[in-house]
Amino acid sequence: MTTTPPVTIGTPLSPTATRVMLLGSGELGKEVLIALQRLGVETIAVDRYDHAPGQQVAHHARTITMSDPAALRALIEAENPALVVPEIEAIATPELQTLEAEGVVRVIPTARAARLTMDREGIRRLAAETLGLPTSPYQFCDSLAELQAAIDGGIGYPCIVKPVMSSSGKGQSKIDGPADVQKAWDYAMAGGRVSHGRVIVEGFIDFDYEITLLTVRSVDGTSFCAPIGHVQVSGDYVESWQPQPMSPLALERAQQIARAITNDLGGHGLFGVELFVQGDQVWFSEVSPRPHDTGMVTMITQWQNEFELHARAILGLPVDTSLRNPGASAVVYGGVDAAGIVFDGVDAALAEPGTELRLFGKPESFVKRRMGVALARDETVDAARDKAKRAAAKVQPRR
Ligand SMILES: Nc1ncnc2c1ncn2[C@@H]1O[C@H](COP(=O)(O)OP(=O)(O)OP(=O)(O)O)[C@@H](O)[C@H]1O
Ligand SMILES: NCC(=O)N[C@@H]1O[C@H](COP(=O)([O-])[O-])[C@@H](O)[C@H]1O
Ligand SMILES: [Mg+2]
Repeated sequence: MTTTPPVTIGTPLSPTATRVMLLGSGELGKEVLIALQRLGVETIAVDRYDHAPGQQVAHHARTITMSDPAALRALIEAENPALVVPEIEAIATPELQTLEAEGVVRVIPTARAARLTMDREGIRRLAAETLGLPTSPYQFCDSLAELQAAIDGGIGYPCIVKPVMSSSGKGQSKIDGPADVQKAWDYAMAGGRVSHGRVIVEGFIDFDYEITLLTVRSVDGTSFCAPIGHVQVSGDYVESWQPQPMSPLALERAQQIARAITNDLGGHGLFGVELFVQGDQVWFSEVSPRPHDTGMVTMITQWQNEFELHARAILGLPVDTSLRNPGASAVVYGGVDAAGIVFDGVDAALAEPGTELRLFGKPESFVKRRMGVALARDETVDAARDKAKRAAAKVQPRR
């Protein structure tokens, strides 16, 4: 039998401090940093640009090119954190693996999980080919000619093309027929987070609904949150709610898939397992070994939100994934390309009881950059969805 050592936490900014470094400090990292600080952890927020949301609330802010292995190693060696917590995919994850193997640092949940999920190929091949989980049909292609051949050779129309390294739908598009292929290839080449001439093409799954199953690996073993339903537009989430009703069989299958993939990835932390559902049939789509954007709804639905669950799990503390009440989230986009924008209508957005707002504080707005999220709780998911959308619509960003 293995025994876990008792968890001790020191005093921030003193020699006893428990220091945790976030690699990526956007809206999701910001909430993880707040949760860690509430537990007395000293935090270091790293991102690719200054004044990232999480950098505004952490003890220390560092700006580096996280995809540069030498820069990443130098920073980790200089700061010497107890834990390194990846928050974004575009990190030099092979270097994290080396640092972990050298015993320099512990990576959350594991450096291997960060590397496998950094690009779509690692995680898709693990899920479909090693673990045998149901997924859409797929192929990886390095050129327009290969893409066309993959479609003609069996993927067919409609299908979806995505850069292997991208998230939040960047560079993703649907191909309905031969006329769309060139456009989808060009869009993928322009849209990846790191330039990389490789794409995945996936057969289109005509699902009834899709969910994120937040799955926590902690000292308590594996626990699941209630399923989160969501709507995506152009591959980016615009609305989410919890709980999403599911048939008992579909829920059981979803949990089996989530358990299989997270067991293989290992370590401690919260995972966002993305699944497509049609009747009782469930397909694995992808997994984030970290809090998930659609999971922001848990800030208004759970006793411990996904960020608190991640913080607790990685520190070796017990977790409670139970639902408190139904709720929903709706995204606030920037609407304009400008730095230092202003938000009108915040008072109106918060006028209805049971609404909350998070404005992330990103220094620069783009038309389609996620700048905030409205949250709502109500008696039913439908009422909460309507309320969250009403609140989000009242927030008016302008230059
Ligand atoms: N094979 C598919 N069939 C049908 N819809 C799909 C398929 N692949 C992706 N989608 C739709 O596009 C959305 C985004 O896809 P995916 O999660 O792979 O992109 P992403 O860029 O990793 O997004 P994020 O970072 O927000 O999770 C999915 O949630 C789903 O709505
Ligand atoms: N789907 C992944 C996701 O939502 N990631 C979240 O978006 C931030 C980047 O936002 P940006 O592109 O606006 O800088 C990331 O740092 C993370 O918080
Ligand atoms: Mg996704």
